[in-house]
Amino acid sequence: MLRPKQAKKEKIHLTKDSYKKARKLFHYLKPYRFEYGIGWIFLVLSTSVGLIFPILLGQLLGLSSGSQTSMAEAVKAIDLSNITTVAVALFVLFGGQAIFSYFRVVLFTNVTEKALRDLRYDVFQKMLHLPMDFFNKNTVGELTSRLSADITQIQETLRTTVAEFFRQIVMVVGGIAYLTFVSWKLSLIMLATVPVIMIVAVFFGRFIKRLSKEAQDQTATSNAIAEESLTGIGNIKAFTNENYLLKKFKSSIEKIRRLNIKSGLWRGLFISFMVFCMFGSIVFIVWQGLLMTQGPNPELSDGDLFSFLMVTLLMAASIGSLPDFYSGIQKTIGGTEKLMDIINETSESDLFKGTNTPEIDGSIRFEHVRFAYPQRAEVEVLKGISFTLNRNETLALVGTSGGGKTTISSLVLNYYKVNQGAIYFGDANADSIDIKYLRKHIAIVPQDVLLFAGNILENIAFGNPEASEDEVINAAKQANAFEFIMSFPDGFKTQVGDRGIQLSGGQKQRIAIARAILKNPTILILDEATSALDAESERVVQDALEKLMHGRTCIVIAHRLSTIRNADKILVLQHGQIVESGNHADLMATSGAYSDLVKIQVNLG
Ligand SMILES: Nc1ncnc2c1ncn2[C@@H]1O[C@H](COP(=O)(O)OP(=O)(O)OP(=O)(O)O)[C@@H](O)[C@H]1O
Repeated sequence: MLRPKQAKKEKIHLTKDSYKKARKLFHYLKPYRFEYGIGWIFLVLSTSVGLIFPILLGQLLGLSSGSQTSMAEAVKAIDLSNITTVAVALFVLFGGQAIFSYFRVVLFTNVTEKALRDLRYDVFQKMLHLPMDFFNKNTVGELTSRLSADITQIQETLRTTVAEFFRQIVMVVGGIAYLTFVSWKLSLIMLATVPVIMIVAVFFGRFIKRLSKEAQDQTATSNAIAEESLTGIGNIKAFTNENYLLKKFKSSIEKIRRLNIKSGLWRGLFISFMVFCMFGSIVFIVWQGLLMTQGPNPELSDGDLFSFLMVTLLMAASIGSLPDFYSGIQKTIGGTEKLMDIINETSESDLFKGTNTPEIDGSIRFEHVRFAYPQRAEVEVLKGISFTLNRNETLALVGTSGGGKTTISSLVLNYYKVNQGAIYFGDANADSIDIKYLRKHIAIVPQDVLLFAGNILENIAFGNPEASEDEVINAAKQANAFEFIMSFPDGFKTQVGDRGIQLSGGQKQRIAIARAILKNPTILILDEATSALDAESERVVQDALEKLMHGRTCIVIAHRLSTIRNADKILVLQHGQIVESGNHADLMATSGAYSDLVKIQVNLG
């Protein structure tokens, strides 16, 4: 039974190396350091104002000429001229705060976005230039998550978390310094209670969050049971499995109940704890503070007590927010490390060092090629493959599934290095040729044609982005694609792919053929589609292919043997070895593996 897809929890393990790699993030900030520096000045200014504000507000509330014991008395006794002065000072401060915050946010955002644009570009550029093997080891999902989730995490940190973290630290440190200055005695009382309670509250909160997460996961499991059951209701009825699934569902919802009740109990405890300890500690401080304001020689003025309480409250909030900011920064370090790992990977050009640009006339020679995919080095996939293909000849690769046909075409494209033996294009060893130059001479018509989001014109022009519109239209005509394209209301401007119309298998293949025609390659690799087209589509696709193949060296990975009767050479591959070779007539005459395959297909057909 399928389990609900749960987000893969990535545990962050930070090492010394992680921090070292994360420091490279500064490299991306460096070009914008001036702007960033000014942003920091505004941050320091707005943070200082943030600290002065509760002090002044406390003074405003506590302005008095005597030692009042109640707020009402204090308010009555407030010296109006002083109130105005302090209030004006507060307004000026707020004005300053508003301006500083505005510039800080704008500057930080500007710098972050510029740095992230550079980082995104570098990562994507690197990804595009990594060897094929990298993509065997890393899934597309993981890689796109690097570009999305990790970058978003860094964005959040650079734009907000760093500033907030700094502000809260200053609030805590500055607050403690101020409080000690006002009254060290009251500070000691405060420090013994508030921070401890805040930290306990944070961890308590996390524990409760974890409990609710477990309940959520369990809910997802039970939903999956219900969903699967309803989707496959026919099967369930046929197997009379209603009770079996009901039992499963019951045990799952029972678990949800238990987990939610457990989390409810802890939540109740948490709330009682917060009410009692938080408010209790505030009452305790107020009580102790008020005692200090009593008597003929009070240790503390009312204004100072108010300021003290204000700063304490803000500081408590700051302490409470620190762990989250800290874990945000840790996640960012982890994310940056992963991005830097990609940037530090070896590029294809570092792996394939060839720089020669010899004439590629279409002749290809494999000499005793042995090959194993790098991540499964112990399994040899090609075991000594040799063949010669002359210019403009067609080679068909046939054989059992997993025999090595696709692997041979990948080696022609120089996706991987061979382990032993060599591949020659003309007289040049593939290793010595510049891979980009080589690939410019090769086109592939794959089994699964990839259409990019965009219109048909752009999709065909993918074969040669520099081609003119007329050339694209011409290619479409040669690929027998013109008519069906023009039957769409928007013609060549019709949007295709995920966000556009869906093309049929045969139409997609003709787009791929048009692409290849536009590229005008010397060598063509044709990976025949396994799924059969209807007779009419088959005919137009085949006709387009024949036009495309004419006058080029072709390697056809053949699934339907009827299409390769005219090939100059046929290699029959089994378990990475050539078991037969020759043309159709030769191979049929020998009554070997090839003729067996043909017979099977004829019978199946
Ligand atoms: N990226 C890869 N990493 C590791 N092993 C691979 C990889 N691609 C293919 N193989 C293995 O190499 C062997 C040959 O595969 P290949 O795709 O070349 O066969 P094929 O003849 O094209 O098969 P099919 O007709 O099913 O497409 C298989 O055993 C396969 O499991």
